Amino acid sequence: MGKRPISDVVAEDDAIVKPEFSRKKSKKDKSEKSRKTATTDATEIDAHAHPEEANGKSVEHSEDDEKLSKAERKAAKMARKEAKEAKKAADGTGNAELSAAAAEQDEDTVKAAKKAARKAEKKKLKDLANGEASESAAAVSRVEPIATSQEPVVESGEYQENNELAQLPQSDIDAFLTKNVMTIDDPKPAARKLRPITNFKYLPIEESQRAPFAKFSAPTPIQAATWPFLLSGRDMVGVAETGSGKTLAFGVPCVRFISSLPKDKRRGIKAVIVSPTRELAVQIYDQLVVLATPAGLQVVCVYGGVPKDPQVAACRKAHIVVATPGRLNDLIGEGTADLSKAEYVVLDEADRMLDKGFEEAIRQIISQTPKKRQTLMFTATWPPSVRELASTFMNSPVKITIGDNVSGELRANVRIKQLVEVVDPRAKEQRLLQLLKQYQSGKNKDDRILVFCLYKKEAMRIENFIRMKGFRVGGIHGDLSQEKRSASLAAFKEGQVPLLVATDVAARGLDIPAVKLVINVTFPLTAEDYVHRIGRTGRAGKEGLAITLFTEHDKGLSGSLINVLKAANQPVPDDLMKFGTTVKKKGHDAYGAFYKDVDSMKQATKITFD
Ligand SMILES: Nc1ncnc2c1ncn2[C@@H]1O[C@H](COP(=O)(O)OP(=O)(O)OP(=O)(O)O)[C@@H](O)[C@H]1O
Repeated sequence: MGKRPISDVVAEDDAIVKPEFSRKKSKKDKSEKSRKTATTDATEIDAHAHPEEANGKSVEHSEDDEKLSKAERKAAKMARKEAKEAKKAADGTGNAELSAAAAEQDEDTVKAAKKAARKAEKKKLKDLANGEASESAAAVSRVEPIATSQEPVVESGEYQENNELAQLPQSDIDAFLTKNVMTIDDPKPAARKLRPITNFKYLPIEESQRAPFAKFSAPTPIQAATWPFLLSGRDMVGVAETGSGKTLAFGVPCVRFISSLPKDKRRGIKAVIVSPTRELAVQIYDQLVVLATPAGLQVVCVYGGVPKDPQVAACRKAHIVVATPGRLNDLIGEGTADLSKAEYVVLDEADRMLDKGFEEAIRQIISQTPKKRQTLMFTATWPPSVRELASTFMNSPVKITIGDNVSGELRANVRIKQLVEVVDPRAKEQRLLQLLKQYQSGKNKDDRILVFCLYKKEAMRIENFIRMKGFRVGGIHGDLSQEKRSASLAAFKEGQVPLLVATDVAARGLDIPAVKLVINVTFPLTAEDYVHRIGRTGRAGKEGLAITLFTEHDKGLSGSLINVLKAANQPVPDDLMKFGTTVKKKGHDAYGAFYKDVDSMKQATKITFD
């Protein structure tokens, strides 16, 4: 199998490794092969339906199984298998290379992972011995809308619920929950239900810190639902559509946590927020500064491609560090960033951060933080391949999902109109030109359009092509200096240059005002990346449009794309159906892969903003 050098592949920040792959422009078989490589071990074993076969051996049965129902036995089997695989991964039998690297660089983390896996296995076996269903079965029963009980709400941990919120009629709370389809999966439910913080005035913060919310009418659903739990100190997985305000969801409790500490305990880095790209780190930093400054807290942004010294100096005074993993580990290694007091840890775009390329760097960062910490993971996409790994970093996390998506299926923002055109690979540039002429002419000539390519060289070529045709265009990808990347993004954000050609370095998190249209010239490596790319439009309750040019080279991803389209009630072209509906799910190296067929029953749910 021919492999491309990493440098040819779309670079995420700080040169974190992406899976190597090859995809020759016109040879469809090679293209297919490369998709497989890129999606890391995408096997066609239905490991969910037949875990024993996927394992290559029978799963052992304990005597306790006799007491369980068939469904419970199945769940128990899955749980044991998961625990075994987690242990195997931590032991290094699942992935020697990963483990060797981990052992060399981060012995403590490996030990901690082993301990966590042993603990998880013991707990599951104990549950079984008690005649209870396994964790996976229990999870189903735990999933419930929040705060539907009639009981008055009380504080949990340090969080004291606002009196006015506590006095609201239950019917108001129920109406909010129903409208926004919130789901909570809490492995250790509080004695009383926590009500969502449906109004900024219910936030337990100083008046002087409320100014940042003046421009918003109400918290978004993910903010309302997560804040009570985060203010109570709970670990959290928060899943909500792109552009739904997740930054403030983790940012507000971050500032509240530090500012509520006694002054002598506030010194040093108390919180660390990790992001996959430099531009996203800067954007999170900007939002955190607005929240932290009125509280008298300092924030620093640490990312590669720019001089270290100012960052090192700022780290000495900072309470909150927003960082990309490479540069942060660099500073940790030199002893200039001390995370030993960082008790609030956030992985934004968490599934990406736990992906193969970043996993080791994240382990290193987390191993520097105290054991007693609050760990948060936020994302719009939460594939099964990262969930087990995520749990090794957290302590009984609450999982909050917004939208009718209890199992965490891949969902796009339903306010984005998605059009997919199946085209001949050689016709892509001409079609792109037609689209630009159509959507950026007359009174729309200044409309912002974001064009995504897969490769850095492709992005350069497309940018030049568009410029030659007379459009004002900029570019952003890993081969550009940080200065150029920042300048292109700023010009696009400010509207001086209405067209930006980007690789997936711009796919996640970037909040660019009023992007009218996203065009995918080449489909990304995963359907998750597709959901994030198109999520650059239709933000904060607005409508958006995404047009995707899909070719036979992308057919390995047709099933996943069809699922995303159907779940959002979007049209599925017949030409796309012809490529097949099988979904090859990406598997984590340590935790395997599986596939399932398209679910034609999926329904969309609209999340509304007040
Ligand atoms: N309560 C609110 N009401 C209205 N708009 C809000 C609210 N909170 C945040 N926003 C705005 O919504 C936009 C999107 O927020 P943010 O970037 O945090 O989304 P996100 O969920 O992190 O998106 P992504 O998944 O793409 O990273 C921002 O412009 C932000 O200012």
